[in-house]
Amino acid sequence: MNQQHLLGMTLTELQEAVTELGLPKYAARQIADWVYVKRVRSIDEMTNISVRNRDILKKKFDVGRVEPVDIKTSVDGTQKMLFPVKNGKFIESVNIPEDERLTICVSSQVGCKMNCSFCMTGRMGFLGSLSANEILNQVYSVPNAESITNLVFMGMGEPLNNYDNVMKAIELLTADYGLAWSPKRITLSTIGVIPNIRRFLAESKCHLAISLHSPVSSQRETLMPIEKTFKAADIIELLREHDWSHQRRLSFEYIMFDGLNDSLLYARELSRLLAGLDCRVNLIRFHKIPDSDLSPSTEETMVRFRDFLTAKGFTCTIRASRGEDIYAACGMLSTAKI
Ligand SMILES: C[S@@+](CC[C@H](N)C(=O)[O-])C[C@H]1O[C@@H](n2cnc3c(N)ncnc32)[C@H](O)[C@@H]1O
Ligand code: SF4
Repeated sequence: MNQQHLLGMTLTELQEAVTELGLPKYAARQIADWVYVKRVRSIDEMTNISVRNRDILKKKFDVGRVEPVDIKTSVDGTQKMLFPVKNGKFIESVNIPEDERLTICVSSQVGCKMNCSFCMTGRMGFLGSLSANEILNQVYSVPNAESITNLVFMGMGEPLNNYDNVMKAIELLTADYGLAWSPKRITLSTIGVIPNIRRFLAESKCHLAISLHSPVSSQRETLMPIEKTFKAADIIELLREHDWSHQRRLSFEYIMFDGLNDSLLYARELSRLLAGLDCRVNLIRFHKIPDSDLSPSTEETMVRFRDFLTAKGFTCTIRASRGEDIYAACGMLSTAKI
């Protein structure tokens, strides 16, 4: 029997479902409370719903929680989880503990069609988009799920190529009947799908990170084929039109490749491109992937690049690499066995 999953349904969808089953309308809020707030794994645990109504519910629905089938722990405490999803596929999520924070890095797709030359997930090709249930299950079923403080859409896939399901997951994380998180706990990272950036800015209040990686269009195109369709210059023009007050954060991700985009000429070009924008720049160490000519910049080069941008008035940080020993670092997720 193909049960539908309650985890991943909005309150409106739950209301429609209970009405269709002939249950009282208030049951929708009760179910949301059990699934999202009390975090139950089975309908039988919903004890304020009558046994008869639970049986009716069970004919069509289950909670839809799936446990990870593998968990790897890095020497630095980072954990990588392998989750089964539909059609026999797998995805990975990463838990990153840091001081008082526990950040979860979630996947939005199985593989990715964007084919960035430096990314392991891109190498897999596109194998499917995750449902809201599969996105949210990562948040609920990782170890220490109740201690998660922040969420980043920086796992496998391009979240703005799975817009509706990602936005539904965000609704459930932030709604009063869901986890009631502040949207400021969520950051979506994108390669820059312009029409959906526009929608995301209008329809959410979450932070936004743009994967830039080069200020020079011809070079960005060799690293990220998307530049042919959505140019960095056009993304930035769109971002300039947005009102970034209200503590919404805009950041740019910049992977530093040895001898490619890491000289001060690039730093100067980058500072010109972003001039006047209220944003942060995160410099990312390149995590080497197999069969790639690209190499990471030296620490010294990264520090020089950072100091140049800082002197130009940007908030610029070198992002610490986490979980590299278990292939859990940025861009290393591929579900390959290690
Ligand atoms: C895997 S992507 C997922 C989100 C979205 N698709 C994007 O590109 O922004 C998350 C971040 O990892 C970066 N990344 C990809 N491959 C990497 C690698 N080999 N080393 C370091 N960062 C990498 C991406 O550029 C991006 O900033
Ligand atoms: S970096 Fe992001 S957009 Fe590019 S292939 Fe990897 S997951 Fe896809």
